[in-house]
Amino acid sequence: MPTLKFSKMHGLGNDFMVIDATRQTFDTANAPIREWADRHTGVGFDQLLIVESSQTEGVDFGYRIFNADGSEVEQCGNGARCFVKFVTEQGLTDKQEIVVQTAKGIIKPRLNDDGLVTVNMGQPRFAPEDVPFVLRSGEQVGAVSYIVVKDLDSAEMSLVNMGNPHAVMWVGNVDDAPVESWGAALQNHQRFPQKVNVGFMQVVDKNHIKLRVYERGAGETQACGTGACAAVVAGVRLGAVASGEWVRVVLPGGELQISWEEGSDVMMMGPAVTVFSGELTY
Ligand SMILES: N[C@H](CCC[C@H](N)C(=O)O)C(=O)O
Repeated sequence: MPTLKFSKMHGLGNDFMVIDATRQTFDTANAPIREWADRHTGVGFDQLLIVESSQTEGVDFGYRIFNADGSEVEQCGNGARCFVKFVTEQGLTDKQEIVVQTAKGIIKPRLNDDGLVTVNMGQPRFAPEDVPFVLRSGEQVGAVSYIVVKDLDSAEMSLVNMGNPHAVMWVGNVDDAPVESWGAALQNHQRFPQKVNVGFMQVVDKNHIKLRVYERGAGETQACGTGACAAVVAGVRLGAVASGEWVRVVLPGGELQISWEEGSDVMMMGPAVTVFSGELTY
């Protein structure tokens, strides 16, 4: 039976099993990811993060992400902060800022002297085919938001791809937002062919929002980094949130700082925590 060393980490309670696949052999094809994700009989996590070597010029590491349901996905913002802390703690790099290749692009996490992590999360995309989102005939392609119908209900949603798909609903109060009903329903909605992460955003003021996220493949999490990025981008495009300034994003697990202006990369800043290291056989 192969043994595997791992670290348990989290970003504001969004938690991860992190595996160094640069110094140990790890084949995802045979890994019982859903079993390991179980919070009673496994390690317990929202996502599994895999650190890989990169042969690409200018790229320091590869970064693969699997949700608790076993689905492989394109991006994980809280995971990116844990990624740079992990490779630093493990002695895999002596750089403060690293260049990381994910399934859908390049991100640049930087470990700051104060222990917080700043990540350049790249540019958001909005075209329906990029989200992806199935347009209805007559819908305006460049719209900032779309009306999505669910059963006898409908909601206005802003759609943002941060490497992974996000739908953001602007609500009056996150505490009584329809997180479970709309979050779960949109995973099987025909207009989201690759499912979607669903954010519920309350705008406190132009530099402060509250957010809850029902994550694709994991359910509601304590925090979602790409979800926080998507919410600020949606808020800026709706004219409700400050453009080009740090915006406080308060999630159930804590606070991130996000900044974005039209045409630029999204910047995210927040903590990353190592909880314990472990070893298992499988
Ligand atoms: N559930 C997401 C992946 C993890 C994103 C989240 N944990 C973050 O911090 O960005 C998806 O299926 O696209």
